[in-house]
Amino acid sequence: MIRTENITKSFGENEVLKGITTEFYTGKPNLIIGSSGAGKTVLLKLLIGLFEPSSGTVYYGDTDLFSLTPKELRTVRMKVGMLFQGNALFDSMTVEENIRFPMDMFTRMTAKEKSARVDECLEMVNMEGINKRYPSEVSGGMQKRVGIARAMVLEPEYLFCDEPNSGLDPQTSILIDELICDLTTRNNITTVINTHDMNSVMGIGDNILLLKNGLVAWRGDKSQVLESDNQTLEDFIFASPFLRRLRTDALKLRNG
Ligand SMILES: Nc1ncnc2c1ncn2[C@@H]1O[C@H](COP(=O)(O)OP(=O)(O)OP(=O)(O)O)[C@@H](O)[C@H]1O
Repeated sequence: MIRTENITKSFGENEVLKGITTEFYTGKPNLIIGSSGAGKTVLLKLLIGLFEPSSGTVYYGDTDLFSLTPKELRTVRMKVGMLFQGNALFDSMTVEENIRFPMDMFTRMTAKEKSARVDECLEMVNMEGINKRYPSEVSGGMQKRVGIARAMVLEPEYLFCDEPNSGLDPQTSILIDELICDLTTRNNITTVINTHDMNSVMGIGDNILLLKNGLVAWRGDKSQVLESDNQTLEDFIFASPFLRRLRTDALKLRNG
């Protein structure tokens, strides 16, 4: 589990996070949602330790992330997988070289062991056999899968995904969500996903944190979204008249 304790973060006069206390559960996808500028990316960067909080802290289990020595921090980082927005694959490297990269950086595995692990990870994301292709030679959805394979290569205990569905069509987005969810459950990973995608909220939202103006506006799971009377949640999720109508119809159906 990852826990934040009263985190604040300011850039100059701009207080972006104003006291976030929350938990991200192990073995579940945890979603951070909120409108543009709410502070989602800043919170994600704090969770990874890329930013330091102005006050408060982040715990990985019982470990205070911001009291670690650089060496201890490196050990924690080795347990972290990251799926960046837009994949961040290296265009000049093949799929295989991209997936191998974290092993080259952080391990002393032999070439044979690395090759075997690359194959395992490609199989994990149903992309066997594309080892020698370049990112530009595969579709956006396939690139996303390669990004996930790379994030999984060091068997992370924590997985952070920044907008994993950006640029994907709705069907591919759902497949990517299902894949992330499946890997999270099967490997008992603490997964934190930053998203705008309503399909993700309703599909894999086991623990949803809604941010507004640097504060937690609502927290719950997908089964509580429809019935919630939280105005910020309603405005965010059911933003269009069409979605509001769908919600009314769904509630009528549910309540007979
Ligand atoms: N490095 C930085 N220096 C100064 N201000 C920053 C920095 N990073 C983020 N901010 C500010 O923090 C606020 C929140 O930004 P953040 O990127 O977390 O929003 P977000 O919720 O992720 O939005 P989006 O959904 O559009 O990505 C913005 O006002 C932004 O200008």
